[in-house]
Amino acid sequence: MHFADRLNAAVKRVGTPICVGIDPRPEDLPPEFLDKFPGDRPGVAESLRVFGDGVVDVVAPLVPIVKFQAAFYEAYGPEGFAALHATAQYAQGKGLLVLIDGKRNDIGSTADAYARAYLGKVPVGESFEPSWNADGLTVNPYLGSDGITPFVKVAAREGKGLYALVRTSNASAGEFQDLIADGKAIYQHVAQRLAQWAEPYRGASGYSLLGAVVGATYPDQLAELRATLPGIPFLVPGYGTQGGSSKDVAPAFDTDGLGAIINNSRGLTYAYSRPAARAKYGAEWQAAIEGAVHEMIADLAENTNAGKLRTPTAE
Ligand SMILES: O=C(O)c1cc(=O)[nH]c(=O)n1[C@@H]1O[C@H](COP(=O)(O)O)[C@@H](O)[C@H]1O
Repeated sequence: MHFADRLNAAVKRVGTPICVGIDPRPEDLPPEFLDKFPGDRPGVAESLRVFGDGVVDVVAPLVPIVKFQAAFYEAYGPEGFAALHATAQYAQGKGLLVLIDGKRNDIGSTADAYARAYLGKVPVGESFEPSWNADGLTVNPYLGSDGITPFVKVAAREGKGLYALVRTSNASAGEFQDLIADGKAIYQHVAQRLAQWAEPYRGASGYSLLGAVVGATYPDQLAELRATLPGIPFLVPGYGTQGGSSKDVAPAFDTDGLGAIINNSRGLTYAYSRPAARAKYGAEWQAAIEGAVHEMIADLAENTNAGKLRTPTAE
């Protein structure tokens, strides 16, 4: 089934477009969490796996999709990568769509290898087997068409999705992305090209398998890009810790509350570190995460078209 159709169905089923970002940092794990694991690199990697699984347990009934930031797992070497794979599979087993945030790209043949690694199948003896088997991957389009086409081809074949960086959420985003060339900002050129790449790959919902990453921290550009990119699903990071609000992300949605998923990583998974949550939930870190997800659901429902998503039925 087409990625955008699977995503839209999942968003409607749970009634919210939240993407929970799982970006585990050992220093931010709940108090005494790390003490239960051996004090070496494999031990820390195992703590990331157990923490990630614990987050998944809480959020699986509430949200459609999770995004794993590969960097925090890669930091712990082969064991860290194995932890990422294990938690990603665990999440899929719980019915969540899994996005790997790796921002991959390279020359065509290498891009094809990345695409097969994360979204497709790799040759094993006489046959082909899935490797990472993620549902979606973030990619960097700034190498041009031949760096993106291999990802799109593999994603189309496998029913997977892609989100390409268009307007990022970070402070220096404008350093290159806002430079004017041929009368337009670079990010606008990227958006225009992305629309061409995406056009042949629309699902029944009208949305393409190729989406755009647009930061919540630049609401004017977000609104502009929504208007110029109909049918392109957005991944919107920057809500919460980076300062983006529900009002800032409101322009990302279509009139049905579809067309965008709003990522929140630290604001949800480290909710227990906030004094108010500590006072309310004590050492119950999973309850604090659950409370934060419910707050975000309510905030988006009140201030954006996500409020129009149907109320989820009791499972
Ligand atoms: O591709 C991304 O997800 C991404 C793009 C971008 O422009 N800004 C951005 O913050 N991200 C990622 O989104 C997550 C944001 O995390 P929080 O700021 O903790 O919610 C991190 O995993 C970032 O790497």
